[in-house]
Amino acid sequence: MENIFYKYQGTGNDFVMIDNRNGLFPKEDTALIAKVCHRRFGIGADGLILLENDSETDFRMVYFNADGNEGSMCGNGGRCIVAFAHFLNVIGKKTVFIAVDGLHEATIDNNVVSLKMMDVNEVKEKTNALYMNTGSPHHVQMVNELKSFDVVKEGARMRYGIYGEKGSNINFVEPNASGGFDIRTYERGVEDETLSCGTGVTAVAIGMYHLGNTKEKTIPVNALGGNLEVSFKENNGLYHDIYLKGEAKQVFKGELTWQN
Ligand SMILES: N[C@@H](CCC[C@H](N)C(=O)O)C(=O)O
Repeated sequence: MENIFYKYQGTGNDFVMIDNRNGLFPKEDTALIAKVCHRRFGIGADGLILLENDSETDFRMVYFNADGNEGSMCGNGGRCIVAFAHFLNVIGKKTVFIAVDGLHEATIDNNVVSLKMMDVNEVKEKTNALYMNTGSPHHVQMVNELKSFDVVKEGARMRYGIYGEKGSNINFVEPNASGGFDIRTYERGVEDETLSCGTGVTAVAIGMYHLGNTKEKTIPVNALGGNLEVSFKENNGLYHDIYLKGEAKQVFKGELTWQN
């Protein structure tokens, strides 16, 4: 069958997922991808992800933000595509795949995906904030009263204001009563707050350790759409063996009925 799509969500970060092993999806059609992701004129999603063949790994992940442009690494999308590859029988319970930021190892067990993220070699200290690349660029800033914080207004202002045209994803974080951290993220390319951002959650866990706000190297981070866990090792400010773990679920299947 042609034009079949699946919808996945990982802690509320939602993606249209397409098996593009036949290479037929028109991935240069930015307007089509944006329309597919549009929440009123399309299916509605934070991004669209293609699963493609790769000669050296189990598959290739190609990720587009909701604006139709190819994005940098998506941690929740990475977890969701592992669940999708498992569903398609492309992989068993373990995989190595390639994404825009390089190789990723992952395991899946009962919808829970643990995804190895790229190493973080530098955490930049800014005024009242940190900045790092966890596969995607992330600004991490602590705030009081995160629940009522205006993430969309402040995130949009800082995304361009501090980081220029290319911008950055903007994360706001507050310690919670369970010893972990609560996070809310303004996502570049979605240009809105999303319910969860995996590379952002990873940046927050590393950032809180870097600042000495926790001594733990396995850190629960709660997003609006669900809870994730980040674990890592650290040597002299270099972070490696970083894993992002949490649920990733298929929520429905459908057929694209328009071309553009
Ligand atoms: N939701 C993603 C982050 C996607 C990348 C980002 N929007 C960008 O291109 O900057 C995640 O789960 O990591």
